[in-house]
Formats: sequence, structure tokens, C-alpha cells
Amino acid sequence: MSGIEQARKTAEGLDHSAGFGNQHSSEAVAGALPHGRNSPQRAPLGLYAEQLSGSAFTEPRADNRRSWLYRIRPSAAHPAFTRTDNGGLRSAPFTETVPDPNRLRWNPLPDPAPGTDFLSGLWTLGGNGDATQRAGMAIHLYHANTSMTDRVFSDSDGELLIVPERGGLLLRTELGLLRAEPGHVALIPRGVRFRVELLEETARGYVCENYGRPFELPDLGPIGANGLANARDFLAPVAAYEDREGPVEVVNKFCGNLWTATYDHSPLDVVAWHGNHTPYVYDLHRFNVIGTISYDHPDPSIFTVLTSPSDTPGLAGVDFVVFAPRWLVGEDTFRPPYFHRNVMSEYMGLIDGAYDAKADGFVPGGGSLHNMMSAHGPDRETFDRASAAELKPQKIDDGLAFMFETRWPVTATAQAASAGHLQRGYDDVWQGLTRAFRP
Ligand SMILES: O=C(O)Cc1cc(O)ccc1O
Ligand SMILES: [Fe+2]
Repeated sequence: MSGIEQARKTAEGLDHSAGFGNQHSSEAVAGALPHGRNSPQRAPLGLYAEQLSGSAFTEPRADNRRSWLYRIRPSAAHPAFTRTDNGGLRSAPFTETVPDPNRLRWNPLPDPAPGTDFLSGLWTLGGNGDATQRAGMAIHLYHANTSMTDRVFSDSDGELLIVPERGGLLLRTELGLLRAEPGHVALIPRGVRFRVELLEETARGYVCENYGRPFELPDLGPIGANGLANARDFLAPVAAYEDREGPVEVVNKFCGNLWTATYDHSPLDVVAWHGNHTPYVYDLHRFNVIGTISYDHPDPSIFTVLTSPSDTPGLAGVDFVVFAPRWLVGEDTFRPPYFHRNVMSEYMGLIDGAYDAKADGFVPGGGSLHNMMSAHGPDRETFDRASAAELKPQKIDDGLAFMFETRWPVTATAQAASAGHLQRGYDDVWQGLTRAFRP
């Protein structure tokens, strides 16, 4: 059996623990999880107890995040980390280029060199904020053709929202295994170590690195108690551990740089855990899409899957928004996204098919950046078609697009601003929208 077949087999029928933000608990060996206390004098089965905090100890209960891990060796027993090459990874503050008000669009990343894994395949497009201030976000793409073997990664700078576009991923995390296929999203919390194995020959996708407050479900307001992304559809892993001796490289992203250390064992050795600082996966097809049943095009905030609030209510550090299959029924309505200028900055990617604001040029694996106040909306072809369309109920089910929408402008990295796959002439899609004014 090939490595890939083996990985797929392992991925099938993965156990999980459902719910968003709740206290999960799991043990891979009966009796490994202490009862009645977190830190008994001697942890069960000769394990070491360790708390992993994702929030300050003193944050309000609703925001407090931590997990207790019961592991074969304490994380503290490790050699020194040394600097290693950052590859295509860049971090905030982004100062390589001047923030650009132009509308930008990219084709997919070129094919990676042989032997590129998820970590070495990460390529930063841009972002905002400051990783050391725990504010802002970065947009990365990845393109990999090899599983990570004998190495794991953790990000001290933020949580990682992984959006696969091509090729399934098996995520082996300290808290257990998750499978993320195109159309799913996976979240690795700040500081959690993980390894990415490919379920196909290649894997491609997007990553939002969120330096700010962890993603949470948006409030539903008048929508009521249910709708959008439902908490029960988020799946955390169950405990699964590696009891493995031998050299394992542990790579840590810390304040923008990669650091490496070689351990003499796998740090994915957590036999039991409980808590709410957990990885999770969510199938975007489960999103309960709400839209108009009368007229007008609602603002896309109604498609928010996850939000990272900033210090100003309603003003997200970053929102993750999905444009999922849905019915359009609006009467006397221009149905695709309207022309607009937005104080928020919008990075969009495409997981599958097409997007209803763009006739062509916005392709799976590619992306567009419409920075703060830049004018955008339907391209000419879409405008012409939608202005003339007969307004029957219409199912949009030929694509899956998403947006990382952030309160701060996105500055591109030098590699993104000069990339061969940056589309020259994107402005032209709005050419030919000539005057039709007839006073
Ligand atoms: O620019 C975009 O395509 C994203 C978007 C979609 C929409 O339905 C309304 C506003 C908006 O910014
Ligand atoms: Fe927009």
C-alpha cells in the first residue's frame, strides 16, 4: 500500500468531538485522563500534565481558552531553537511594498519544486497589523507535492485557518487527527503543533493567519438562535498519539521568523486532553445560507462563517465569509454583487467553479485583492448579463468562493507585487461600462 493510500485509509472514519468553543475531552488510552483535577500529584499512566493557554489566564470566561494535555514527555524537555530560512513566508508588519490602492488579481501559484511540503510550500501574499502586537492578519497560499515527514510545525504568531482548494489534507495535530478536503476549512489554534500529510499527489489552497482574537461564530441578532454556520457542525479531533523515537524537526514561527529544533521524539505524543483550545474542521457545504426573499442584494456580512473581533464592536480584525450555493429570487433586483467601495479590505479566493460577480479571470486557486475604498463589483460582462436577465428563481450552484475581509488595508509582499502570476490589466474587466445616461 502506498503512503498516500495508507494516509487515506487512516483518514477515513476519523472519530471526532462536535461543537464550537465548548469543552471537549478525549483519551486515546482508557484511564489516561485525570478525573476531578487537572494536575494530580502523579498524572495517570506515567504521563506528564501540561496546560496550553490560548488566552490570558484572566480573560473573561466567554473568551477564555486553554487545553490540558497529558503527554508522554513534557514539551519543556527540548533542545534550543535556531533560526532557519523563512522560505516564502512573510509576516506583519508588511513593509516590503507601499500599500497599493489598485485592484489586484492573481492566477494560481506555479507548480512547486519536487519535495515541497505544506510548510515549505507556504507563500505569503500580504497582510496587515503586527504579529508581535497580536493584531492583524496575513494571507498565505500553499502548493505542496509531498507530505511532511519527520517534521512538525507550530505558529506562535496566530491561528491558521486553512482553506484547501485542491487535494485533501490529513492534519496530525497534538490533539488528534483531522481530515480537510477542498470545501472544508480547518483551523489550527495558536501554538498547536501539527504535521500535514497529503491525501492526493498535490495540494493547493489558502491560509488566513489570524494574529488577533481567535475566530468565533458571529452573533446572529434578529436571525435568531440558528443559522449561518451551526456550532454542532464544527468537528474537533479525538486524542491520537505518536509514540515515536528518532529525530523529528520541530519548526516554530515566532514573531515573523521560523525557528527549528531537532527533537529525539515526536511531540505529537498527547495521549489524552480536555479543553477548548482545539483544532477543528468545518464543511462549508453545511453553511446555512440566508438571503433576500424579497428584493435587493444583501451585504455579504450575512455570509460570515467566522469572525475575529477587534477592539471596536462590529469592526472585525478579519471575517471569513463564504459564497456558497444558494437560490436567488430577488424581484426587480440586480442580483450579482453590486458596484461598491468598502472601508474594509477584501481578499477573495475561489475553491471551485466560478463566482457570480466575475465572468472569467477569477479562477480556482487564484485570488483578488480589493483594498480599502477601491472601486469594484461586477465585471462588464456580468453587468450586461445580469441587467438583462429574466428574473426567475435561479440556483447558483456552480462555485464556492470565499473572502478574508479585514478592517486594515492589506499590503502585498514584494513576491506578490512582482509575481509572474499577477494578472496585468485586471482593470480592463471594467472597461466598456460606458455611459447610458439618457436625461
Ligand atoms: O466584492 C465582492 O465580490 C465581495 C462582495 C460580495 C457581495 O455580495 C457584496 C459586496 C461585496 O464586497
Ligand atoms: Fe467587494
